[in-house]
Amino acid sequence: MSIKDKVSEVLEATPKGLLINGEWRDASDGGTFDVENPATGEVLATLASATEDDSRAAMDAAADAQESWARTSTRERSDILRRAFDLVQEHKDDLALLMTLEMGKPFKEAQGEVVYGGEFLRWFSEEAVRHYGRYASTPEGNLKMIVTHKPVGPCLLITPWNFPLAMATRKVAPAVAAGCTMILKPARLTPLTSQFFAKLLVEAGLPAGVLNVVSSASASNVSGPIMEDPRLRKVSFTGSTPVGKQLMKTATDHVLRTSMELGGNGPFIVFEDADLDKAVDGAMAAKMRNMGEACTAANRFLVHESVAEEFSQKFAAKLAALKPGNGLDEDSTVGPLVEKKARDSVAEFVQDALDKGARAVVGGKAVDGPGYFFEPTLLTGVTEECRVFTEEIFGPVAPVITFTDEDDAVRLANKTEYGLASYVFTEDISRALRIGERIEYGLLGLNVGVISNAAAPFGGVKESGLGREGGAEGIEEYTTIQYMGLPSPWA
Ligand SMILES: O=CCCC(=O)O
Repeated sequence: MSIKDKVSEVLEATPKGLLINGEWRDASDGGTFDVENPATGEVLATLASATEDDSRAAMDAAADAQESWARTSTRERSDILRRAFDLVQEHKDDLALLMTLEMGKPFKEAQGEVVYGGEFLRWFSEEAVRHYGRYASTPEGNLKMIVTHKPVGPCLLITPWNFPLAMATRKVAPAVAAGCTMILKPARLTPLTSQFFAKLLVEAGLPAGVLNVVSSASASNVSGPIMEDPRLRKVSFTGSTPVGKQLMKTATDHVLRTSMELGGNGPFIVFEDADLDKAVDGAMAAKMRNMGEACTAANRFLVHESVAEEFSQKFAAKLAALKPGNGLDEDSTVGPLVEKKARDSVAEFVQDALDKGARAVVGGKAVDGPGYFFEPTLLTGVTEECRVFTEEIFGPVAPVITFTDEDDAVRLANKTEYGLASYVFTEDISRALRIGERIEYGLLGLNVGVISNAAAPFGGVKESGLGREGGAEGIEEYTTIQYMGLPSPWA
């Protein structure tokens, strides 16, 4: 049976309502919105669209469930996460299919996201039971100190469209492990994966009210009333820097904890001593993963002037061999961009660079026909004045800029307000470590193009955000610390 034969069955099995206090229901005003396939423009499903009243109801459910959920044992939460991990494996192809349908990535790549995203469930099922406090004496010996970690409280989790499963599991799993209740707002363009994932969490035994899902055509219908509610204790957002800044301003009014995974402008630095074949493989992964629609994507290829020509030729040949097409077709290696606006924006970036003297060695334009496809593109002759140097492209476009020496490479890499992912290719370990110390990025791939992993702390510096997701650090974001002091029994 081909995966295409499963489309209607999986869409049928995906809940279309709002999950509030353990029940799937319609929006209070009966409103709906359509989810489209970016490869074909077809409507995939029609979902309930949460209103402000629905959002308040979700907030009530999360607030009411918080105290009893916080009292559950960590083993119980760990077991729920582990069952959810197993269910995600069982439904691997269903989740991958939904992602391919709603955001376009090739099916094989979507299966890879299920593996990556599922690991957050397994990782935090393991972290849940090993999150210790401490019992110690004050230096004077008069008091004993008990330091405990408590759940921060109800959280609003706002996820993006580019990794519909992994960005949800990366937030939901640590929140469950820590004992927080949640309101999940999936991206308007890609709610189906989250709706299906929520169904699996309910099946795994998550009690009513712990996870509430409010898909909506209107982001403000959800964030407005919830962010104003004094019972909310935290907001975690993955998305653009301007939206993140806006949420942070609102969060200030209630002194909310925030985790912000925002934009990037990743440099991919290739030194003259790099293994160029390895660097090209790394470049393909860092640029073309998710069609370039990743905050970790390499945005600027900074290449030493002595190897720029050879690197560009090899990289261009690999890009030219890719095949854009519907992600459900087995031979497609690049999916469409998520919507027309996204494709138009990529086209504008390329035009701006061409107008400023760059050359498209391969690609350079939208693909004719249905769907929002853009040709994998390599630009040379790019300068610091081009928008592709200063802004996040979020598409399959690789601008190459040359540098003269190590200082120049560091200067170019740091010349941005962002600081999320970066990549360095060199065979000189001392140089790699020197660059690591000098560049202002939260993530650095040394001779590798993808480093995201559930066990690693993911996050940026500067305007790329605050906080870390994943790793041992990920659970801390959902806890607060309480210190209890008591007289020492020896005093
Ligand atoms: O786009 C943001 C997330 C990318 C990743 O987790 O590797």
